[in-house]
Amino acid sequence: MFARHIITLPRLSRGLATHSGPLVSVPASLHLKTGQSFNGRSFGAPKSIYGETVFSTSITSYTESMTDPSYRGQILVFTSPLIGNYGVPLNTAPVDSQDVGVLLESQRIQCAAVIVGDVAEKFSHHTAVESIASWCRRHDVPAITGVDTRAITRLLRDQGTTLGRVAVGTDAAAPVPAAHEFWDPSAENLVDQISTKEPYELNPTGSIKIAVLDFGAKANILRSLVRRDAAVTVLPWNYDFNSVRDQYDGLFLTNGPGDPGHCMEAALKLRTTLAEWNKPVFGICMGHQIIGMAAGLDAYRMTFGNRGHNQPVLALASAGSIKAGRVYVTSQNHQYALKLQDPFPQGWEPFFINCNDSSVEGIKSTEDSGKKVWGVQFHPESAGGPLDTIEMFTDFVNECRAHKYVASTPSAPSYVVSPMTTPRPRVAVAAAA
Ligand SMILES: NC(=O)CC[C@H](N)C(=O)O
Repeated sequence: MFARHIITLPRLSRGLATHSGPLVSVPASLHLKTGQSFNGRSFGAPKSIYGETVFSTSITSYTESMTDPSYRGQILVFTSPLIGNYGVPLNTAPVDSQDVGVLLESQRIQCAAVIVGDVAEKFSHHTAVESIASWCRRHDVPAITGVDTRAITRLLRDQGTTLGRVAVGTDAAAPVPAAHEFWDPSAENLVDQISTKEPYELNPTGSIKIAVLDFGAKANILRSLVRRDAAVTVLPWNYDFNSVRDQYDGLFLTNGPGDPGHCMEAALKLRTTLAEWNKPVFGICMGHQIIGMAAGLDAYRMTFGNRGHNQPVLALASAGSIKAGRVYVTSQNHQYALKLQDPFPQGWEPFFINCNDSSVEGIKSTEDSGKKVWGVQFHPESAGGPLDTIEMFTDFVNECRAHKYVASTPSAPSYVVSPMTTPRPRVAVAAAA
């Protein structure tokens, strides 16, 4: 059923003016490699695709989720029964030195397809310019409505993330593909496909210099750094950071799609960085997995991963704004996780643990290691989701500031020490600001 019961307020609804008209009824099916099929109606691009079928329990921010590059190659099933009721905004932001040029998480829809129980044909929001249906069609992304997403989710929860095919139009009536025909996105290095090919800078006049290794960065990660007055240089995922590291006050590793095993090259380079460079390093999701692999931990594929905006994590250690013993509600989108091992590699400790499934949600360098390195499996930048851990960006930027190299004193390297931060013994402190 379409959401005809949605009440819109025409005076407030700029979006209705550009509403793309009622959906025509084109059949569409989701076929799983494990043999099950779900028949509904198409509301997106009239084409069929293969992908990896995953579910997200988020109840809002479908626009941010669908533009998250970590969903590349995935057929995204929303468990929330009604999707699309606030439409889609214009995905542009003023391009200036303070922002990253998009309103959403990247320039386009990144997931391979979306599956919803009930698409909202009418939408209403003061920023909306089009419906989710017209957005999907413009981006050539197929989409299905009118299927039992609860049944799909229960299957995926039991059998795990499953390869699938979205078959649209005449393809929906065609025989289900043979098992060997299902394409497995995790067999490919998706990071290499999405990462920037050339380095670029944001906010070049910022007061500290942070290098970002781009595994498929969500825009809000870059925004969260720029808005804390960092000059950000975004580098390809496998860039030789060690050859330029002296120019930076900190290193950040972003989220990204697919199996972290394809990025071992980055983990090995990072191992050298961590051994020879004492500045702050922070990683989110794929970035956290790369830090873990550099530290000597293994990453494994979870049954159905964690995707949603209400994942509780328990802090096991205190650092900056994070207090040991507290539970934080977090935004997540991942299929892989670091293996909990006992003992942890020397110089490392678990930082967070997931309260639902006990998976590793964060690691950090130990206090006595002399390092400032953190990785978190969840998304502190939370676009969308709760902002419980957003101050981790402030913590990171403050640490970078504390390690900032002052170039005006070439003979004796000196570091500006933030009053918020206790200088550590291994850092030569020439001047305190
Ligand atoms: N959001 C992410 O960075 C996800 C990391 C990795 N692709 C995973 O699925 O676990």
